[in-house]
Amino acid sequence: MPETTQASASAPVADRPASNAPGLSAREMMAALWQFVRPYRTVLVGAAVALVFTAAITLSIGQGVRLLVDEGLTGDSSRALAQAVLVLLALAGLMALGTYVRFYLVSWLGERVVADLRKAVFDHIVTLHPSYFETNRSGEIMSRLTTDTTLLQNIIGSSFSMALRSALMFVGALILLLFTNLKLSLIVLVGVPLVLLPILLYGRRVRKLSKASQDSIADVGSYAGEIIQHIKTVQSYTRESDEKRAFAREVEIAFNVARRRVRQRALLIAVVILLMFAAVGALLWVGGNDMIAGRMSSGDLAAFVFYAIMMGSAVATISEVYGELQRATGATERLMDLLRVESEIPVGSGATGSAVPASAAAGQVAFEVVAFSYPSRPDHPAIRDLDLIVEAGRSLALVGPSGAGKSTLLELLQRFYDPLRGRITLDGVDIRTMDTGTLRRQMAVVPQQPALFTADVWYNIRYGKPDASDEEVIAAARAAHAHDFIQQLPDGYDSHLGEQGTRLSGGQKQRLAIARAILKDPKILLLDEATSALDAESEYHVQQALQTLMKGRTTIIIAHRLATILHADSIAVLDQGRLVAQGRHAELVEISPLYKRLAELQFQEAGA
Ligand SMILES: Nc1ncnc2c1ncn2[C@@H]1O[C@H](COP(=O)(O)OP(=O)(O)OP(=O)(O)O)[C@@H](O)[C@H]1O
Repeated sequence: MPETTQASASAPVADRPASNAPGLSAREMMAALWQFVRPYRTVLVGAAVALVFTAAITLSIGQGVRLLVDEGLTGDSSRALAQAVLVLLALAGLMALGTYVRFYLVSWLGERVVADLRKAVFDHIVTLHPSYFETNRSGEIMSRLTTDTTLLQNIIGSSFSMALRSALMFVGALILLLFTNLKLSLIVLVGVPLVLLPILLYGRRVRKLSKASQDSIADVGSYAGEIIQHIKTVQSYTRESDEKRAFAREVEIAFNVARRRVRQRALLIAVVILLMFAAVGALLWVGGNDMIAGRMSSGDLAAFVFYAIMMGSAVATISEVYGELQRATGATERLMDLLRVESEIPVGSGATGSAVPASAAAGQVAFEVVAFSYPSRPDHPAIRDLDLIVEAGRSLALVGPSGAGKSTLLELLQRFYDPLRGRITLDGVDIRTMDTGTLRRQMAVVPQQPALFTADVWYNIRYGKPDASDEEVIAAARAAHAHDFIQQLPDGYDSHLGEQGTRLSGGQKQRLAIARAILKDPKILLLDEATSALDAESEYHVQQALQTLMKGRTTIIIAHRLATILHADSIAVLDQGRLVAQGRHAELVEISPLYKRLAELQFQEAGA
């Protein structure tokens, strides 16, 4: 009985019923998986042929054993013995060949199907609307990609063929048994369920425990993951020993569950062995007496025992696989659920009534009576009936207290979400009628905390334009005032930035993000200024880089600095999702008390 060791993929999720109790029937699961197996039908047929072939050979080995015993061992010609041995060897050779083909094809199929499934799931995930990831933990999604698919790999790539082979063997062995000796067959037919009973009863308990054990191992993993991710916080609050203790608790829980499982399993194995041999003993007793009485040849008896053991193990395998199948239906269901989620905002190249040619956009952006709440907080309006126009090539600074909806406007403009009411237009065209690819290609974003990938500088700058030449990348880096510091990195542009660019300072990260945006050369620029003050020199460089970047583009900036605000063509003051005032700095100080207060508080430092 093979023990499955995959960590279970059942991390509980708060807002979604964990689907461990399979809602899919085995047949539905097969139907769902079939679409992934179908392209490899020929492999499947090849594997099936090899499977039937090896099963037949295995069954005929019983006859080989009979020949060997009757002709070779108890007969007295050594020629007959040699012949019998040769027949047995030939059968073994054929079986080895068949097993090679079957094992290779079936395992190949399992790996292939899972590879395709992983790709399909990933391809689907990257097109999903961002709010999906707010309600579904990334850890859960990852575990579907890895552990759930591995479970299926086991089913397709081994268990299923094992079950099929066992079923064939069972039927074959039973037929041969009945032909060999009816009386003994009856003993077997009574004995098999007897051996099976504890396997079925106990097996269920063992399986439950092994699932619990895998869950607790998954907990251990995610616990360690979180601590490692926040290692600096752990160390700066000197919580190492608390964390060690807490982790030890998790590990011990996992160990205890595992110990209970192992004990049950050990007991199960012992009982099964005992029953198996008791049954074989009974067979030998009854059959042996028949043999002594001359009613049966010794070869027949040997073959009989061979088939009986084969039948027993076939049944055991099937029951084991049955349990695995149940777990796999859960995994399949979770994966199919994930594949069925439809993106609320379709990303595609098939433009639907896209009216704006990618290159010709002038870049006028308008929000027309836009209202919006985040799907995870439907009762809390993030934007309320907001009207706002940014003329092509002009810049607009957004200011307002925290939570006013500034970032939300940028998200809406990029169509990560759709407004509940009103519309957003680009050059007069509702962005909902545009292909999201076309829309987003017009824009570049420089976020407060730029997203950098675990790769070198080339890769990170080129992210906005993958086909850019080295010269273009360097020119963009120069324009972003990043070239000098990049050259001082250990390997210049080839330097790796570490996970999320941890090897760079905040200002450096921003300048890389600016270089990326410059390289993309968009019509519309979306900036989220860093709130944390950069040192004077960094600040100077970033501002210079931004001036270069903003030239001739429609720019919307979430502004935290007076300098930026003074340079902007217009300033929009937001409060609780509403536009409360718009104008230039001097006017706003006069007409908007909120702006005046913000200017005094927020921009004081920068102004000073
Ligand atoms: N992903 C989200 N899910 C649910 N609510 C959100 C989400 N993001 C923001 N909000 C809420 O929407 C409102 C507007 O948030 P937004 O981030 O746009 O404000 P902001 O003006 O950019 O603030 P800050 O200056 O602090 O970044 C806030 O009340 C916030 O709590």
